[in-house]
Amino acid sequence: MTIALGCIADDFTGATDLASTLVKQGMSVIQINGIPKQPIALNEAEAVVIALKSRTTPVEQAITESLEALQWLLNQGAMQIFFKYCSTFDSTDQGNIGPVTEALMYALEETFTIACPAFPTNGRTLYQGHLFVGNCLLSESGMRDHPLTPMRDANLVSVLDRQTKGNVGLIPWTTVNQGVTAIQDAIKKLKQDNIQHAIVDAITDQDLINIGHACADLKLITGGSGIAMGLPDNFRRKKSVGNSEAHFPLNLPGNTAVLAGSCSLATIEQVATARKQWPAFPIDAISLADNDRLVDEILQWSEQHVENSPILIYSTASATEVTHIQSVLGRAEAGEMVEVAMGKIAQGLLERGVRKLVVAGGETSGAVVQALGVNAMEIGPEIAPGVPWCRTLGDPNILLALKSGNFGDKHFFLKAVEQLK
Ligand SMILES: Nc1ncnc2c1ncn2[C@@H]1O[C@H](COP(=O)(O)OP(=O)(O)O)[C@@H](O)[C@H]1O
Ligand SMILES: O=C(O)[C@@H](O)C(=O)COP(=O)(O)O
Repeated sequence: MTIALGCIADDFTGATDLASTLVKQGMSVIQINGIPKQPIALNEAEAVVIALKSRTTPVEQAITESLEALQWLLNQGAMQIFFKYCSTFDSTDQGNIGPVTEALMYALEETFTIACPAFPTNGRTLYQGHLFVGNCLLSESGMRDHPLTPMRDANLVSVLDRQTKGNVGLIPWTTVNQGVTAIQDAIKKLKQDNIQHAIVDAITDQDLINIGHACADLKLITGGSGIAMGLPDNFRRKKSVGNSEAHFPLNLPGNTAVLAGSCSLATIEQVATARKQWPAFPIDAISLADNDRLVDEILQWSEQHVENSPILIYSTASATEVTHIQSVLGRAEAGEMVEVAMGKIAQGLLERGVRKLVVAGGETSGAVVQALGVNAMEIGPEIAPGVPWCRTLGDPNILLALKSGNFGDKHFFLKAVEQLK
């Protein structure tokens, strides 16, 4: 059995977001964390999403890992490749979206691809190449203060142009709105004009479905999870996928914990809501640097509470606090230190009987999933758009919800735990 769609996600929350979108459209999907070192039972999966932690790694490393993932997916028979990045186009001027896209195109001998991060259900829309988050431009949204990838330019044609060797064009909404054939004609025209990358406007789910249908014959598609909505139909037309429904019970015995390492606005609100309900431990990043016993102290604290209630452990802090912490510790160093601590805390929590874990933040989720050695997962019911419960395949046997920093309303953590009842 070969797979139809092969996906490479540049972070772990993004991977579950994409996998959940494909599952909702009737594809059977397995998420694999990292490039598999041993054979993995794909259980008739029609799509595989390989989760990498390549959004903020050095460009060369992101390219190498993405190409390894590509080769693995092609070896499984993937007919089309999807490169998933953030719906807020999280990247720096050096990359990694542009360089990884170009490396994948080169390896696939493809001369053209699209870039469309739009995700209207979560408020990300694209018009005239400009990305909006809710009612503001990306550059005026909370993303301008992201700890690792501050986004200060909403014009994605310019952003991608700074990251690529090839030429970047636009398929404007006036074209997208005319439907599949108009989008296909625009792609033909851009190719004739020696354009290699097209930012594609999208405002509604119907736009995304039409774009997905128009791209059935591209070897590589890049974007957010929204653009994947139209892809399962393409394969269904070719009779290479069926109609699956993903369901598994959320009744695993064991304790429940939430780890928040995201400093995004949605997570800040979610932490503020949950800490009123549950025992909560705030991690002070500067103390973490000074006190090598802090992780043990947090785990001792968890032992006093975790049998009786869900617990919350968070490093979430405001933009002002993060700026101060980074001025003391360094941007990358602070991020890395908190991620390593979150990984160790997750390991300690599992040793203390936690079997249901919510993690907030893409980099944080990557650090936690890698520390726990979770190789693969299947996708279950959605808690909020883009955030499903997942069940691990193999050891450790746990339920995981990996929440993108900016997804979910302020009750998200409470809702996630409520679903377990
Ligand atoms: N208090 C803090 N100060 C500085 N950096 C932090 C703090 N808390 C978390 N971080 C780091 O910020 C980054 C947040 O990224 P991520 O987990 O991807 O969240 P998001 O999904 O919101 O982007 C991580 O590298 C994390 O370790
Ligand atoms: O597309 C999205 O917004 C998410 O799927 C995603 O990639 C989340 O990344 P983080 O905000 O870093 O969790």
